[in-house]
Amino acid sequence: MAMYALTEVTKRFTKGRKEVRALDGVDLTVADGDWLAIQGPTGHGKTTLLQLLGALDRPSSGSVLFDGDDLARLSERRLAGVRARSFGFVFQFFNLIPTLTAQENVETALVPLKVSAASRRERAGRALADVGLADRSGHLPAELSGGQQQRVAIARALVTEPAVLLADEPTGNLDEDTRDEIIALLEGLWKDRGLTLITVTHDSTVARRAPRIAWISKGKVSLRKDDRRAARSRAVTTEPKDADSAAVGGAVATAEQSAAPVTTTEPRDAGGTAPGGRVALPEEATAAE
Ligand SMILES: Nc1ncnc2c1ncn2[C@@H]1O[C@H](COP(=O)(O)OP(=O)(O)OP(=O)(O)O)[C@@H](O)[C@H]1O
Repeated sequence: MAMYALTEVTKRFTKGRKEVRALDGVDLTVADGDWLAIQGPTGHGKTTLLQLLGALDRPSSGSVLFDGDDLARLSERRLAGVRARSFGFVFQFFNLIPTLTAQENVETALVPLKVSAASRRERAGRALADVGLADRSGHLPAELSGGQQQRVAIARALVTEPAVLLADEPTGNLDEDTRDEIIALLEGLWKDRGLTLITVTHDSTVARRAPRIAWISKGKVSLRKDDRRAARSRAVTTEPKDADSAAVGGAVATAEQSAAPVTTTEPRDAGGTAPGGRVALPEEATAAE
C-alpha cells in the first residue's frame, strides 16, 4: 500500500464571484521513503497540493489517503493528531520566532510533548548538530544567514522525528550556493533517515535532484520523472509498500521501474525518540504560507 494515495482530488477557491480551480482531478501515489518534487509555474497549485498532503487543508472533492486514513474525512482533532505525529514542515521564509535563539526555536517543536526541559535541550542540540549548526545554537535568527536560518527551520521540523518532511520552496529565498547546500542537506537527511520528502519548487535545478517529479499545470498533475532505482540506491531504505507502482495523472511506472531490486528495511526510529513520541508543531510552523 502506498503511503499516500490521492484520487480525483479537486480544490476550489472562491475569489469574489469567480471560482478558482487550484487542483483539478489529481491522482497521485507516494510511497514511504519517496522523494517527490512538485514543480510548476507560479499560481498553478503547488502549495495547495502540499497543504493537502500535509493535512493543513482539505480537498473540495476526492480522497487523500495517508497510511489508509482519508485526510478529507478525518475530524479536526484527528487531523491535528496526524499532523503532529507524522509531518514536519519547512517554508520559504523560515518562520522562525525572532526573539528566540536557534536552540529555543528548535525546542518549541517539543514543547507540546511531555518532554523534560533537559531532554528538550538535548534533542534540540542534537537536531542542530545534524544540520551543521552546533556552534550557532545561541544565536538569534537575525544573527544568522538565510541558509543558517533555513537549517534551524529544518532542525525544528525534524526534531519530532516525522515520517514525512514537506518543504514549500525551501530554497526560494536563498542565493544559488546556499540553495545547493540546503538541497544537499535535505538529500542527505532523506537518504540517512528513510524520510519521505516532498519538496515544492518552481526551480528545475532543485526539482531535478529528486527521483520523482510531479509537474503541475493549471491544477493538473503529470509525472515528469520517476527514477525509482535512484531512490532505492539509498543507504537507508524502506520496504517498497508501493509495490503496485506509481500512478500520477494516469501515468504508470514502466515494467523496468517496477522491477527495481527490493531493498532492506531499517526502522525509522532507529535514531531514538524520547518518551512521548512525536509532537504537535507550534502554530507558526504549521501556518499556511
Ligand atoms: N486561500 C485561497 N483563496 C483563494 N484563492 C486561492 C487560495 N489559495 C490559493 N488560491 C489560488 O489557487 C491557485 C493556486 O495557488 P497555489 O498557491 O497553490 O499556487 P502555487 O503554484 O503554489 O504558486 P506559487 O509558486 O506562486 O506559490 C492560484 O490561482 C491562487 O490564487
